[in-house]
Amino acid sequence: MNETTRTYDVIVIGAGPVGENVAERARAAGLSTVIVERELLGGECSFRARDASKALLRPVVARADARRVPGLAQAVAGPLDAGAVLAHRDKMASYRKDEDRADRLNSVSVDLIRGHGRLDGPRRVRVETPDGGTITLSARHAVVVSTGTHAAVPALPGLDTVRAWTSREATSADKVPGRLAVVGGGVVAVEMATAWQALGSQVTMLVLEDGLLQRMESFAGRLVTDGLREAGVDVRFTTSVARLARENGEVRIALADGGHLVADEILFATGRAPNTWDLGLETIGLTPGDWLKVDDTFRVTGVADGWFYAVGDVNQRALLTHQGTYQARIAGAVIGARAGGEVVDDTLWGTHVATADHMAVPQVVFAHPEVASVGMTTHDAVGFGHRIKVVDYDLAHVAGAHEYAEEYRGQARMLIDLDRDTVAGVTFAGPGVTELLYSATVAVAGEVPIDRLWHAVPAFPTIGEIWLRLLETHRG
Ligand SMILES: Cc1cc2nc3c(=O)[nH]c(=O)nc-3n(C[C@H](O)[C@H](O)[C@H](O)COP(=O)(O)OP(=O)(O)OC[C@H]3O[C@@H](n4cnc5c(N)ncnc54)[C@H](O)[C@@H]3O)c2cc1C
Ligand SMILES: NC(=O)c1ccc[n+]([C@@H]2O[C@H](COP(=O)([O-])OP(=O)(O)OC[C@H]3O[C@@H](n4cnc5c(N)ncnc54)[C@H](O)[C@@H]3O)[C@@H](O)[C@H]2O)c1
Repeated sequence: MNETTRTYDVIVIGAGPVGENVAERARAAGLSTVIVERELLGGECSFRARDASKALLRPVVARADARRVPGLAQAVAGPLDAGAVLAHRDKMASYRKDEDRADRLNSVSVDLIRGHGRLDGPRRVRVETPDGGTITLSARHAVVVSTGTHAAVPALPGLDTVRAWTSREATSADKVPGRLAVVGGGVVAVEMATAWQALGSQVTMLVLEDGLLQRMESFAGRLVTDGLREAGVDVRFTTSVARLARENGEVRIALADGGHLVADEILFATGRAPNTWDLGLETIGLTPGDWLKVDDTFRVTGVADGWFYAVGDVNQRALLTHQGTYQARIAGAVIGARAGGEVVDDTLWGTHVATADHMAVPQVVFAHPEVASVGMTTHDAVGFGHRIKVVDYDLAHVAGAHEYAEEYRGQARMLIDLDRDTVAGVTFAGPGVTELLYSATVAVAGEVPIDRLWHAVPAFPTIGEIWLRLLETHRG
């Protein structure tokens, strides 16, 4: 067994989109940087999560939209070409290849070590390489963990017999199951139910709660439920799985209420757990398996001397690629500033703090209808005790929506912070709303005064005219 030791300014463990970004930013700040990856550069996101799922969903959503356009509907009345969609998915998810990403890291002089990284006391990381070797790394300034998450599946009797799908199989399967049971009512469950039903499966959703997308405004879940049911999905609420078994190739699902369901595959979309079990956290006084809690500059709390950072999904702030890469930009800059002895700007919305994580996290659910939200929901506002005014508007009454599709259904909600006279949160649910989200994000993150928003004129006839309608409703 060969063993070598190398010293860098910054060591990054995990080369998903977030790790890649933080490594590039640290390098751009003039720090020698190495990144450690045990699977593929690009992480879960690029191969088995965002890119693959969005490639499956794009044809589904486009067809559903087209079916509401007179003159076009007839042309898209038939089924999707599932084989072509899966092939498109493979192409978009650059299936199981990451050479381009390795070249990119090389081009910006970030060193790459392939293997499993583990902490080995403060500022040290040991990497087990695929050839059985060990490389010991030592960091002058920072170790950054960006190891992401894996699917959390409940330990149910019989689980080990059924070869259950998680998000990985749901985004990479190359055959369409005849019957697919989906457990969960969050974003993964909704998006994958949308995709596989359209690809030809009969999907049944088994949802613990009494609605979908419980972290969003409740109208979003209701509209998405209607959309799924119209597409043929059997959506069942307040239902849970008690036992599982695979018999004669079929998955037999015993429900807690005594009912039964038979499916060809079962997908657990029941949340995520951090990739921290086998990370050597115990060597620095932390608990393996825990989420890594951080301050607003991404230093992990409870670790002395401020050398240990966590960015992306693993810190549980917002399990979204764009928010993780935002964190990475900030973490790279703050590590650079600290290493260079510069002043750290950690005031609200300062260069070195991720204020948007608290106030303006944008998220899109790619279903039919789509949901796009940023900032607070009504539920958050009540919880935080803010003085908020809720302004609702029926998107179907907006001229642009009327043009977009026949029998358009959708809703928008704007929350106004009455103390500051700014927008605290926005949710849109309806076909074609995703591209409105950046305008809402600018309004929330920019804390644009309502009086000034009044001068931001939406083009006619676009769905963006919803802004004017919301403001008019607010002003009475
Ligand atoms: C089905 C699905 C769809 C999604 N769709 C969207 C979407 O549309 N939009 C969106 O914004 N977000 C989406 N997400 C969330 C998004 O995928 C994550 O937010 C994103 O992947 C987080 O990036 P990350 O770099 O933190 O972690 P990851 O992408 O999980 O990358 C972590 C990397 O670390 C590596 N690693 C772990 N442990 C070690 C170790 N000890 N040593 C070396 N390497 C290690 C892993 O191999 C992996 O490559 C989706 C998630 C799922 C599951
Ligand atoms: N379009 C996007 O931006 C997108 C798409 C997919 C995933 N994501 C990210 O991935 C993260 C994970 O998504 P997710 O849908 O897996 O998690 P989630 O936390 O959003 O939803 C989990 C669902 O599983 C249910 N559940 C949990 N334990 C259960 C159990 N034992 N039995 C039955 N049901 C159970 C919950 O009640 C909930 O309905 C999200 O936080 C999201 O940020 C984003």
